[in-house]
Amino acid sequence: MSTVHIAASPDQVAPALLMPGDPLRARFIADNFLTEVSQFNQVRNMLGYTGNYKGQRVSVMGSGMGMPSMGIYAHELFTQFRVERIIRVGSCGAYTRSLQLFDLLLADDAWSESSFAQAYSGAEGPLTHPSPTLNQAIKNSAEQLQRPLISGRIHSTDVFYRQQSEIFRELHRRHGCLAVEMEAYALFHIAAELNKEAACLLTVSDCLETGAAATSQQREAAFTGMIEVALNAL
Ligand SMILES: O=P(O)(O)O[C@H]1O[C@H](CO)[C@@H](O)[C@H]1O
Ligand SMILES: O=c1cc[nH]c(=O)[nH]1
Repeated sequence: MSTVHIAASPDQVAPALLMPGDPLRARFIADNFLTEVSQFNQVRNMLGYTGNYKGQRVSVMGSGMGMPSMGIYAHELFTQFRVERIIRVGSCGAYTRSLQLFDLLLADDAWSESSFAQAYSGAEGPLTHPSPTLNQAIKNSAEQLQRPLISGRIHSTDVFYRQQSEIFRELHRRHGCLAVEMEAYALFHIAAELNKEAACLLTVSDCLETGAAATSQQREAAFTGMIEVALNAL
């Protein structure tokens, strides 16, 4: 049955789903990687598609930016649409010079100052964790496709623009965060609470130490390495 945010029936959505923040990246994935594609959502332009990848039925849908938006879609997909596995395919800002533009980073866990987990289910603590099974599948996929993959802790933040622009160095030093994005902490928590699986694979789009940055067009359509690794893992 449709929800107020997703106008589809459960059988239009596959149990395995890729989730970029950007709905236009979702459309790019559907247009360029899937066959026999049908669109299942356009509410609020949060585009969602189902198609085939190498004979496997898979869906792709945008999450929007930030944990409140991710929280709505992940919760509805897991509870109303029988989705079992979500791999977030996002962009991130590197906190360390050891990560370069377009490097692939797999989240081992997500550290956050967010109150999302507390508000969602009363959980305390700054860390949430992905599915170990899904993370292993992503590592195997990257190895099979010969794509270098770094794994480590990420920072999931509620705040893209900060007055204290240098604080990332402290977050790296004190908490071991390699890069920042804005949704994984909530996704991991929701999946764990609902006995579902989630992972987060990222492409470096910004290097905070050097100021290097991908263009908005590259963020929409140049993350093909990450997309292949994630689709192959599902
Ligand atoms: O590129 P996406 O997947 O949207 O991810 C990152 O980019 C957005 C900020 O520009 C936030 O959503 C952040 O998590
Ligand atoms: O959240 C994000 C995503 C990409 N780049 C950043 O600097 N922050």
